[in-house]
Amino acid sequence: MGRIFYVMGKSSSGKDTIFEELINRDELGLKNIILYTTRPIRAKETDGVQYHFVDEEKLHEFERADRIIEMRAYHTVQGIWKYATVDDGQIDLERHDYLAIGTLVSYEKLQEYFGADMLVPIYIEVSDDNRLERALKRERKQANPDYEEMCRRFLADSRDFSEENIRKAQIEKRFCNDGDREICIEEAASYIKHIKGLVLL
Ligand SMILES: Nc1ncnc2c1ncn2[C@@H]1O[C@H](COP(=O)(O)OP(=O)(O)OP(=O)(O)O)[C@@H](O)[C@H]1O
Repeated sequence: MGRIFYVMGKSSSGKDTIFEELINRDELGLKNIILYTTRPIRAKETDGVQYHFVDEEKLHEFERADRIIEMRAYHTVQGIWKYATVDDGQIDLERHDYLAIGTLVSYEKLQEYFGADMLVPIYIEVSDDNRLERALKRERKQANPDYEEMCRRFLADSRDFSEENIRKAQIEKRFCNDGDREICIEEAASYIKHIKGLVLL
């Protein structure tokens, strides 16, 4: 029986970077779950690779068929963009393990849908001090830095991933990314192998 390893963490905790490393490690044998989004496709993106790019009507269709596992909407300067995990047949836990990335709320929705035992949280933790520094460093490199949005996300994620919410979601293990990123990646990779029964920790 396969599992869904679910990467989570506050903004600038390094989850995207760690996700990319883990999904590309063949020895872990993890498949990606492609989300659906109403956000417009960007240059260099391919439909069905980063996301399935769809319109609102397609999401309504999935909704009517009761196939939406979780859906979130983000209010951006370009309008409302929706992202959804859809039970479209791509997730076959009889045959595969998956690596996904998302919020604490989406993690809980997947737990409800597939059963708590099917989900394994990979919670990435970084001190606020380092997190703010990395966020600022990343934002400075943007063509049009948006420091207000950066601060909003920093504070929103501190609330979303409060100790109380982490406890409620029954997340016990934490992967510290304050130091060398490679060490954090190795720890997460060993843990995944251990859960899959490939190695003893
Ligand atoms: N261990 C580390 N040491 C130093 N910098 C790191 C480390 N891990 C990640 N970073 C850097 O921190 C920044 C944030 O990382 P990343 O974009 O992966 O975070 P994220 O959690 O996905 O953030 P967001 O949710 O805001 O997109 C990036 O510039 C990344 O290169």
